[in-house]
Amino acid sequence: METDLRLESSLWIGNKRYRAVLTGWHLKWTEADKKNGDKKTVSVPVAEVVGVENGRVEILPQKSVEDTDKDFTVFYVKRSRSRSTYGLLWSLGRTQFSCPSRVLRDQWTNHLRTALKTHSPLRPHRLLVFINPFGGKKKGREIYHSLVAPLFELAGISSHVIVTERANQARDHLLKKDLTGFDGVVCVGGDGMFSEILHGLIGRTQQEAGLCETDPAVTLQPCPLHIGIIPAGSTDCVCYATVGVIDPVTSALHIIIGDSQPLDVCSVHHASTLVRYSVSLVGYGFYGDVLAESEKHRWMGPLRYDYSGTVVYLSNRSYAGIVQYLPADPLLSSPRDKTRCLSGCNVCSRSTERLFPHTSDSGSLYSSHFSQYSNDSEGEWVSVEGRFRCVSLTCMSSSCARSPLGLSPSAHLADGTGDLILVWDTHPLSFLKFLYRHTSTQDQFDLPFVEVHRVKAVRFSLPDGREEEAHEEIGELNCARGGEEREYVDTVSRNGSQQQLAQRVVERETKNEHKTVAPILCGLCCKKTPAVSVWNCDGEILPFTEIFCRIHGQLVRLYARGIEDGAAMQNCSQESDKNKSRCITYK
Ligand SMILES: Nc1ncnc2c1ncn2[C@@H]1O[C@H](COP(=O)(O)OP(=O)(O)OP(=O)(O)O)[C@@H](O)[C@H]1O
Ligand SMILES: CCCCCCCCCCCCC/C=C/[C@@H](O)[C@H](CO)NC(=O)CCCCC
Ligand SMILES: [Ca+2]
Repeated sequence: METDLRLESSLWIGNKRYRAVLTGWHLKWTEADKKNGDKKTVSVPVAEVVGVENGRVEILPQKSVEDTDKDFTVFYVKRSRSRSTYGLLWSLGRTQFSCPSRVLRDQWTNHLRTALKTHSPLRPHRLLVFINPFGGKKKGREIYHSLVAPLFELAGISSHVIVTERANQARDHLLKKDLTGFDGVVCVGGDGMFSEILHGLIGRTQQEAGLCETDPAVTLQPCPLHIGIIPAGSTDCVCYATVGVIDPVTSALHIIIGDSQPLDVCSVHHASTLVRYSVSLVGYGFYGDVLAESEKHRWMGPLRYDYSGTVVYLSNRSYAGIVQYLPADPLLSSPRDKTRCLSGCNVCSRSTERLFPHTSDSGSLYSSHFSQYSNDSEGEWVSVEGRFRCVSLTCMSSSCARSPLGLSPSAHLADGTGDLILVWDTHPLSFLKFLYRHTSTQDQFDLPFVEVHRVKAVRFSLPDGREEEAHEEIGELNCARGGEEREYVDTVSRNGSQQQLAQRVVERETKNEHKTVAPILCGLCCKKTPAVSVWNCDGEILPFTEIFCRIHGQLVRLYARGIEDGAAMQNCSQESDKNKSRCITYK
């Protein structure tokens, strides 16, 4: 294969002559008429070639084609460091080559196109794209049409675009409509939009596999379609934590070259029902209160979180609760080990082998049936009780612009575990110190009132009598809450008789939970400290206080590769040819 694709010849770029070589893995060109010491080689991995066009072609800012018969243009991924974040920004590199003859030009373009097909098996051909026109700064449509669509077209990707007209349209489409022929689903929006895609795809996959999502003990089937995220929301935490930068072009290029990043997913249950899935934050106390407060100020756009954060901080709350957790194997990794989950992470790779022992590569992952839970011996549950400022569970670092290292800087994207962060009640200034450390590189866990545990499952319950107390408050406050509960009922009532039973349970429970959710929403304005907070689940308020969470290792795959370490990329010259495909040219 490698030898069949090899091609070597002299080519011109402008008026300079280059020696160009295409091996199986790389396209390289070196200035020919320079002394050996001055010769610079540009090396582009075939896996990072975006497209090859005949003639002299430009794409951005506008497409222009000069159809000459001895020229061809190669488009590829070019890297640069981001000034404000840890990841690398990708942009579209372009080089126009001239050949001595048309025959040689055709040979180059044919060889390059064949190499692309051979070395990039996961490149999408057809994508389903959902655009939320109201996410973040309401620029979703513009971002897609001006920055992303021209790149997809260049890469030969055909896309079916749906601009949503209501919340949950994307989720419902994925649950019910024909998805034949699509390689992946792209969302243009924020974390809320991603969450819709997540729920739609996980739900659809379990429906087709005949699995019951409501049972926390069931081993769920991983989703066969990849998810691409074009960031256009307020927090864009999932994009930030999996790519390292918030940049639509970088994300579009990851989609085009078919990068594949597995992601852990946490299922949240109440009684015998599935409530929601989460990849980022399941948070009670401070983060729940901030979300509840921020919903009142949606008109402020992304700033609503800063405003609400201040209001909630000043309200100085803590909440009683019982937290039970199932620790993960401490020999595999620790949330305090000061490592970071970066592109090609060893901890995550070893987890793939542990979670899917019968598959040798990710391509055949979905055809196997496996049981990740039964491989693990369950271990001993630990229980703690007291008053907490916040209780947070995150499957990944949850880094974002507000917190560049995230809620748990050493958490892994795909290790089958989550990090449970317990912040015990403390002095307001100490809590401020904890929050402030999220914005710097200072260790937020190195404080006496903070604990962090790497876990496989968590249960949260209220101390005896606390729920009744909360119910009484509702009578006094007489606050009403809108009819959002139906949403959750819809989520769990999709198929089968078992789920209809679940629906009845949810309907009954939501009537009661009404009483526990409402006080916190109203408490902020009535200035009465409520007995309970609400759960923030990836930016959605949950209608239950007592929940059970379980982490499902690598349940979905994103078109991403984890955060690239800028410093390490510069030391790639010593790498073997195969590994070099992961580290390349940037100027
Ligand atoms: N056409 C629509 N009209 C109203 N709401 C929509 C529409 N399409 C999607 N939504 C909902 O809007 C919510 C917020 O969208 P999105 O996540 O894109 O932006 P955001 O909230 O600004 O960003 P982030 O979630 O990153 O904070 C999502 O929960 C989604 O369900
Ligand atoms: C004195 C300085 C204090 C600064 C405090 C900074 C603390 C920042 C921690 C950042 C945590 C982000 C967690 C991610 C949550 C997302 O899944 C979710 C959906 O987008 N966002 C929110 O709920 C939005 C809620 C964001 C809460 C801040
Ligand atoms: Ca994880």
